[in-house]
Amino acid sequence: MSENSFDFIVIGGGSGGYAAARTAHSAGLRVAVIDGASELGGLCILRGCMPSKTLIESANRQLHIRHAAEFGLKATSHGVDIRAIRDRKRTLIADFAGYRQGQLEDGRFALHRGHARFIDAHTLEVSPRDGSPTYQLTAKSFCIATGSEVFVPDVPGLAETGFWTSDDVLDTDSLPKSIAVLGGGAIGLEMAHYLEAMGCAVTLIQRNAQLLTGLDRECSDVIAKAYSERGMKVHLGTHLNSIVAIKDKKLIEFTVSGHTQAVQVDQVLLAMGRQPATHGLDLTAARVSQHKTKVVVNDRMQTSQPHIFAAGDVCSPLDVVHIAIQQGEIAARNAARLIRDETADETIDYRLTLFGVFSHPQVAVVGATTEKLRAQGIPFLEASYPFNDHGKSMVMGEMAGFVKMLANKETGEILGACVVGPEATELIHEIVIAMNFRSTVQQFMAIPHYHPTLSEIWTYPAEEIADQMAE
Ligand SMILES: Cc1cc2nc3c(=O)[nH]c(=O)nc-3n(C[C@H](O)[C@H](O)[C@H](O)COP(=O)(O)OP(=O)(O)OC[C@H]3O[C@@H](n4cnc5c(N)ncnc54)[C@H](O)[C@@H]3O)c2cc1C
Ligand SMILES: NC(=O)c1ccc[n+]([C@@H]2O[C@H](COP(=O)([O-])OP(=O)(O)OC[C@H]3O[C@@H](n4cnc5c(N)ncnc54)[C@H](O)[C@@H]3O)[C@@H](O)[C@H]2O)c1
Repeated sequence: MSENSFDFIVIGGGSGGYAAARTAHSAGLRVAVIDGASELGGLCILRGCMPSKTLIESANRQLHIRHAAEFGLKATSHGVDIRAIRDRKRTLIADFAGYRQGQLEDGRFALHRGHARFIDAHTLEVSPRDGSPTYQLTAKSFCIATGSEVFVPDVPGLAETGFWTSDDVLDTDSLPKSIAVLGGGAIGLEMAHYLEAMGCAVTLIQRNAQLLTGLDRECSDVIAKAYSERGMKVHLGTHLNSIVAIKDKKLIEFTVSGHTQAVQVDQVLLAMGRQPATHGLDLTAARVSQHKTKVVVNDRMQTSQPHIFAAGDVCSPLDVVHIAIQQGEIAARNAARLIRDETADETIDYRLTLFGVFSHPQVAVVGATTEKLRAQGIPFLEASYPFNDHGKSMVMGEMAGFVKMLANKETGEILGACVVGPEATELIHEIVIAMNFRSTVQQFMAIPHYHPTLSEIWTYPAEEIADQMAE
């Protein structure tokens, strides 16, 4: 094998790509990773999960200070130091990114720092970052893991007036006095939480009739109420008409139920989704099919070219890290099977798909939702329990929200759950484990739960479903 030819080339060294590369190396393949970014680490480490959660920790502490009197404590916030928050984030992220860079450079893979594009289904052209001449690499198999980029919709005036994305919030050392958050998905809600806690006047404008499109409506209702109570203006079911600059302000005009409204703000945060990053890859040269910009894959992570796999945001039904990693690992193992002339038959199972939002209160879901089970015609029972009637959450003063469990009506097997409330993104894992072992509500109830904990709240819906089954 020449030095420019490999068993497996991964394009993109983020969460999905790194998982694919290390798995392929462990399977004995000769692997190359190509990444075109100025900084190695991928979205999660550099501009996604980790930096946003660092900022959100500051927001959470600010809310604790606000509510100190409720706990008999005399604490007052004397303001916020956005530069210090940003610097703390930079220090942590440099550490995480350095670790990932070390993993990519530890000699297991040939690392190519440049932009890749397909010449044909077995050949890539690499344009090195340092401006040196392009060169070609060939491989028996590939994994496209190029991630995603901010989606900029065609709203009149948006491009002309300018806007912030999550990247700007993460790296700014000063915040505007007022901001309109466009989009009520995970990014919109997490950023709104941070920005409001830091003192910005937040207006949230969401197109859908609920926040977090696709989740149960009750989850949206809890967040919308909590955010409104914090003084945020939450507009649902909107249509954005236009954005115009008026001196150094931005005037956003939108329609809700046929009524036109307007809000004037200092800044706009665009959080209306992300789209797969495929431009410049020349997927048509490799005859890899796309649906709009998304790379189409089967459940073995194969594209329309069986030896070209994909993983992560570029192809995923849900842009989250644990899925990107799982997809990358499956892609690599299937590629190794193909190279050994075996069948690439490992499939991905989205049954335990998790989704968590670090808003306040937090939201987390696993498995099926009420809507999905109804649509699939699966007979099910469901039960909820509110945090305002649960001892530990009352003690914590965190009473907004509820837990909900869904189970098969005949067998009692837990099919899904959601939490809106304190530590939701931690609490959900108990149900993931139960679902992994296909636990029934009856088996779940037999598991001891320490008292008083947030976790024991799960026993109430489990018991209620068991009672419903016994009727
Ligand atoms: C603000 C924010 C917060 C988030 N928070 C969470 C969270 O809390 N939990 C969670 O699970 N998910 C979160 N996500 C989503 C998560 O970050 C992504 O799902 C995940 O990082 C995607 O990984 P990936 O490997 O698909 O892509 P990436 O990590 O983006 O990696 C793609 C890599 O490909 C490279 N590349 C692209 N094109 C080329 C090319 N042609 N040639 C060479 N290299 C190329 C890029 O330089 C990049 O390094 C968040 C996202 C954002 C934006
Ligand atoms: N905690 C997490 O796991 C986490 C955090 C942040 C981001 N992410 C991932 O990043 C991706 C991008 O997040 P996102 O929140 O930008 O996208 P998203 O697609 O989740 O949400 C975008 C929201 O914007 C709304 N919207 C779209 N067009 C609009 C318009 N014209 N006017 C008003 N609202 C409009 C949509 O109704 C939708 O609810 C998501 O897929 C998510 O999985 C995950």
